[in-house]
Amino acid sequence: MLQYQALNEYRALIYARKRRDLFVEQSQLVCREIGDGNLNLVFHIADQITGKSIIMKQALTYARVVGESWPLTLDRARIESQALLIQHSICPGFVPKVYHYDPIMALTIMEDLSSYLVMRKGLASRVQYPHFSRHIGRFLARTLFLTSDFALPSQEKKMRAAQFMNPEMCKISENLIFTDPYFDSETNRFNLLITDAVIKIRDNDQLKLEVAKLKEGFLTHAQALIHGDFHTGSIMVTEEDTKVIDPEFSFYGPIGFDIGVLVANVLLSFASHEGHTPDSQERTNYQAYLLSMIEEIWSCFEKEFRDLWEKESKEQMTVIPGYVDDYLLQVLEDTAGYAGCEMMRRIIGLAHVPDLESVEDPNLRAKGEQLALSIGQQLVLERWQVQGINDITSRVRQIAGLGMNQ
Ligand SMILES: Nc1ncnc2c1ncn2[C@@H]1O[C@H](COP(=O)(O)OP(=O)(O)O)[C@@H](O)[C@H]1O
Ligand SMILES: CSC[C@H]1O[C@H](OP(=O)(O)O)[C@H](O)[C@@H]1O
Repeated sequence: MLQYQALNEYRALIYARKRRDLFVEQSQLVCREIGDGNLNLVFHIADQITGKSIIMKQALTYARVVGESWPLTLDRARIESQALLIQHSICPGFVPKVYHYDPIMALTIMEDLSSYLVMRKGLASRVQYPHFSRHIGRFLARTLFLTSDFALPSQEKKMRAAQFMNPEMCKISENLIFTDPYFDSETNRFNLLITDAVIKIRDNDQLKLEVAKLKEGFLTHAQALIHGDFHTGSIMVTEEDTKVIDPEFSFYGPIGFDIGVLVANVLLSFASHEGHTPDSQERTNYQAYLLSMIEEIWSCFEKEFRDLWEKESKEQMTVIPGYVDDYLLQVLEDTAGYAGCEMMRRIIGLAHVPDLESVEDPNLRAKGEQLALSIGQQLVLERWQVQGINDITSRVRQIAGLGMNQ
């Protein structure tokens, strides 16, 4: 193709058929559009004869969730395919393999993970994933440490930061996560039953001051190549395996943002079970599991990060006693703060999460949403007091009214 053209199922199939490296001439291809995200088209294409299948993801010139009135850069497809390649080289097996990237069509052809489940859905069905925390802690530590100034020569890191300047996508996060929810913005929407809580948040100058500081960190703190949208819809899982998808928001940003967004989305699932799981024993058991998952993600991340710091650092100053402890404490504070911001924006901003949206009874949904807002505010306001991950999970237990042994 010489010119960008948005695909439909038929055109995607024709495009795939021409790729002789993927399919032979006799292939009998079938194509389905399976995208469920806010931004892009995702086609599943399979050869009915061999069973071979691929995913073709194409960026639209606008945000799918809003329509053509919200134009959006096609460069996000480049960012996504290049980030996937880097993540694959640093942490092989944790992202789908990239088979082909077409800059004109803004599309990436990648490994089909249809045998995996989007993590968010698994958590909604109260599935437990025995290896998930270890996998994702490792992925976070490796992708974040090995793209940072600790592992790359400073000039190379700056070149990478330039390669991953992602101003339009960052602007979306700046607005949707750190700004709009705190004003009467027309992009906001929320359950009318929580209006009082939303007004209190908008009137809380102390909270908004802390959000403003976190926003500044997001704007300026180019610590590592972060995924940039690391929620449970960007992770696909089986009981045995874990894959990370959709890094189109990648840029050089604060490490705690990725960890915080993940923690927030696990906590949004936690809150959603107020509506989804009426049996209180079943609910508290699963909520306890989710909190232990957060603790394990952090401890696996921390262990791996310390290990890389000791063995892979190229920065002379990392030998200074106490530096790594100080650094990780600051990442943990950021994690708490960014988790809080992500939780609040998913309740009162533009982009909600299916975890809570699928609670049909608005009163029950409001219960989960109020809980998420309370946790979110406390995480932002109290992040300075956090010394270890257990300080976060015990605070959540307290807010949710769970006993310490739950
Ligand atoms: N490599 C893949 N294999 C299988 N399904 C995928 C793959 N990538 C995406 N999907 C499916 O498409 C959906 C949307 O993909 P995603 O990358 O999150 O799109 P968006 O950028 O629009 O959010 C995912 O929730 C998942 O169901
Ligand atoms: C108009 S973009 C809203 C929202 O969508 C993105 O998520 P995803 O691509 O996973 O659907 C991102 O979280 C943005 O903030």
